[in-house]
Amino acid sequence: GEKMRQIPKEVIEEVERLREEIEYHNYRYYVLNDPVITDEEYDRLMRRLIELERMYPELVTPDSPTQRVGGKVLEGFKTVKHSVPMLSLDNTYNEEEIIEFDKRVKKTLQESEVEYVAELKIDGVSIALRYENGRFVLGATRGDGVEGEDVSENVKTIRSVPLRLRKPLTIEVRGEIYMPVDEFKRLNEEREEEGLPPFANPRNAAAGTLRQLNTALVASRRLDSFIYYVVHPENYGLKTQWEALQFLKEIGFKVNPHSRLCKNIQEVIEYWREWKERKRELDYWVDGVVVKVNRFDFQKVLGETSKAPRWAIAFKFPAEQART
Ligand SMILES: NC(=O)c1cnc(N)c2cc(Br)sc12
Repeated sequence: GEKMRQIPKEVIEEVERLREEIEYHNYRYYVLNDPVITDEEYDRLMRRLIELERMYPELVTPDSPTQRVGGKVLEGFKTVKHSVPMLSLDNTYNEEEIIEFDKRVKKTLQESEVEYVAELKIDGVSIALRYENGRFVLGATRGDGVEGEDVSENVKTIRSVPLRLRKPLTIEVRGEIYMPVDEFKRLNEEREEEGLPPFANPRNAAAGTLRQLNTALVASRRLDSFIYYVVHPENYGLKTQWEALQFLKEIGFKVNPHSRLCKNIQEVIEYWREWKERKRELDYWVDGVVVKVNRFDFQKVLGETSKAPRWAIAFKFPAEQART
């Protein structure tokens, strides 16, 4: 066989340094929305890495930032079993029902006051992301909750999804992949020009994109992410959902900035009223608020049914007339 070519040490070092640097600037730009270099400087770094990986293909790794531009056409998606089922949420539609939820929670816990975390319910596609020693290894759709589709190659093209965490953790997290409204509008204009039917809404556009077998096409569309859930949070010393959200941000995920820690259900209702009106300020669609008991020990006591947790519920916004 071909003799294993010796790769100069300085090349290996330059490739590793470029990767770290590029992923750091990705994090600054797409997660913190606070870049510290210009696009030209970023492109120069990326072009240099692409050039070195072309000269030394054996250096390419699945979590290299060059994998974000796609370029594979997949045969299909493998099925993957979720580590723990991805549950859905029961719904409530008005203040009376959310107060009933609070009463049930307090009764089961035998607690007079229960803290909640209120989080915007993103109208997108649920996703599970797995990392081994800090490196991205799997992106899976929810599917039927027990099994989903391995859409890793497509997820890699989503700039706000880190390919390497800021800590070398082996962890699974969950969240939502969504299409920003202005990207949704641009894409539908493009489809009209191509004589293709427009997507009905950003959720369908995100779902349709994530199911594409041509990864370059996925990379050409601006999908984004919000991560809001740590699988087995006790393994990372986390005691509450509020801590979990800070932890997710610290290790490199994009976390929705509008979540609120509520000391009781009244504050949840105030949050819901506020965002029922303010949601049009957002550049993504939301269809309600997810209300979660904050303490993980209380979540454990409350448990879950086969379909949904008893410690969380969706507090939906009133359905509007069909949105334009
Ligand atoms: N913040 C959250 O927990 C959240 C946000 N957006 C969503 N579409 C969902 C769905 C489930 Br299930 S949880 C959740």
